[in-house]
Amino acid sequence: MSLKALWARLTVATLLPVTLVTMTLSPIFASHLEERVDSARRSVEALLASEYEMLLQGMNESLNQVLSTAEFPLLSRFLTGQQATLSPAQDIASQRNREQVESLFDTLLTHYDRYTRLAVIDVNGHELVASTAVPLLSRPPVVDHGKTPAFQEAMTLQPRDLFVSPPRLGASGEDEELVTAVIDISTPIFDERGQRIGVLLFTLDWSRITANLPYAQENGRGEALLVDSQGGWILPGSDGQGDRFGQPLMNQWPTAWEVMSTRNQGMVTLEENLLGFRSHDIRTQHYRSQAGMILSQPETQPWRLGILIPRPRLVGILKENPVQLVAIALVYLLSVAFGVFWVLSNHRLRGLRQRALQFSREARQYAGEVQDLYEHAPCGYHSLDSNGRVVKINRTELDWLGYRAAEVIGMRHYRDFVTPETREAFDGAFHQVLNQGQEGSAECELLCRDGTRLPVAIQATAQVTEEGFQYSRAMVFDLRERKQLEEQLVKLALTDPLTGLGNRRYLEGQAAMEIARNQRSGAPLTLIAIDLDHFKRINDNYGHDVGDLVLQAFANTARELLRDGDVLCRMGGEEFAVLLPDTTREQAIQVAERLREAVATTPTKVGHAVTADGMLAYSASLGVTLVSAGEDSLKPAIKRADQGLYAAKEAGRNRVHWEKA
Ligand SMILES: Nc1nc2c(ncn2[C@@H]2O[C@H](COP(=O)(O)OP(=O)(O)OP(=O)(O)O)[C@@H](O)[C@H]2O)c(=O)[nH]1
Repeated sequence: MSLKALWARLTVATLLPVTLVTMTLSPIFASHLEERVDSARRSVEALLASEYEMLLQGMNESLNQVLSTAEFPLLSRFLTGQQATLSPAQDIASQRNREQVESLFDTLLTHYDRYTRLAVIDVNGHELVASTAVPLLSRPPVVDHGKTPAFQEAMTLQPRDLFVSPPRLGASGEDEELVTAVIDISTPIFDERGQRIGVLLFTLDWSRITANLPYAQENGRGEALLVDSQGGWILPGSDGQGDRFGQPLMNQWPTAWEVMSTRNQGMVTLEENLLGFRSHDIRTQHYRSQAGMILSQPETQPWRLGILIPRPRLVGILKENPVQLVAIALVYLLSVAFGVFWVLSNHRLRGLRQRALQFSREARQYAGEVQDLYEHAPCGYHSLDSNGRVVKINRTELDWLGYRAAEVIGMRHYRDFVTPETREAFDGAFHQVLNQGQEGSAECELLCRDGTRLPVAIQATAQVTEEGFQYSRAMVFDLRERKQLEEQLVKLALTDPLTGLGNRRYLEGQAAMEIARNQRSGAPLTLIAIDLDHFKRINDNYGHDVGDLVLQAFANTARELLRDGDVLCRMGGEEFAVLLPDTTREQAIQVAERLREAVATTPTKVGHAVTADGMLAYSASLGVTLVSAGEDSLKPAIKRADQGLYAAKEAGRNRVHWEKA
């Protein structure tokens, strides 16, 4: 498998477990997330309810305080006193009333700690008494309320009716930059006869009422929203300052405002947050206050109160629980590790399998080659069981024998193919292999189907296991060529190359047999020694080649003259010998004489270049003797024949001499 394929598998082995684990875990995650979202919704609802309650309660308390203050007889007395032309005594009383009003206001400011300014205004809009919660404002107090909505609206109201202004930013300290959001609450003041005599104006520090709203958030992660009907922030910042005050909600939470502007209440899932909201109309939602009618500027109502908390997300949930996160990471890691391990081990297995396949292919090929070699080897192969029955035999040997495998394997004993003459050698070798587990070898002759005999050398070994002899395995070598070669060598070693006659060694071999036969039978055995006369002269006069021709001519002459069974051989040089079995002295002398005569009368054809008539006459001297019955070797006879020969030479050559034993 290529590296590219391995990488592809590794990628799948990584992605697949991750997908499977994700598919398994995602319903769990989803249900967990759903639970958290539900819980978050419930939190939003609860927070919204509590914040709404807080806002309502704070406002109602303030409204009630304004109403109850407006009904104080002191205020009525004070305002009435202000309208009349006063006597000095009345002036003192009026001054006392003013002081009491101021004292009342101070007490209210201190006790409730939620108002920045309390003022009493006469019907002309002139401010008669005013108290502030913080050190005196640097800006001069409004003394002419003739054109302010708080005054104008209050002047139109009936007893127990109220005007509530929208929250606005107002200076709250010496530093003009330090501002706070405030609400003006005003109500008309009537005297005992029901005459409208003035207006009571409470400037409510709005941040005191809303102070708890931003904190009523879940784990500090959420956020409270309070906007007017135009979507402008009317919630002061947590430090009481109006950092976002008046800014459009649209700027920060465009999607939130989109939903809030169209519905009175609801719960929506935004991209990042959960938003719960409801509207709050100060003009109508004051059911627990003592107020009658409440007026406000219509374009600012109703307010919308909202709670925004981050939408629960899976990552957040997991981060909350590191143990769970680690466990999930471990599951992913283990599944990927398993996948990778599986691919790698599979990859290794594949490699091993491919190598095994390759080995098995090579082994099959090798086995085929071995089988081919076995079948067509230049030698025969066979295996025999302990009974000598053929269990396996190769094609070469079958071809030699001329049989088919089916006719031999399991059907024939190998011994049957061995000729009776060589069966003993075969049996000996087989016995050695079978009983002693050794190597055994024998030279035998096999009897082939066509009747021919095949000389072979058999080398066998035993296949032995713990259970003993299994079978013998033998190699069979064809000895035909070797035998022929040996025969040729023997023949060459015993033959004279020039004349084709046997040589001295050949004579000795033949003589040994004849002597033995002679000794057994008692038949006479004679020997003739022959030496060509003056052969040196022939050589010297006509050359060596002519000498050779003469030697060959002699051999032919003698061969023709002698009978079968006579052993003619060249002893060396121009010396020859004839061994005559079953030949008496007389017969031998006769043969020698005939031979001498034949030589003398049969000149050798040497060609006209050598002699005038092309012929060359020559003669031979012969010594004849008897091989005595007591002689084991031919040597004494040869010696005697030679002596006879010398005698013939001495006597003048071309003659026969008998040498007695
Ligand atoms: N051409 C030829 N000459 C040979 C061969 N073998 C031996 N001779 C020669 O035969 C001759 C034998 O000579 P000698 O032993 O002196 O005898 P001879 O000349 O025959 O004389 P006598 O035997 O006394 O009659 C030598 O000259 C040898 O060289 C052979 O194979 N071919």
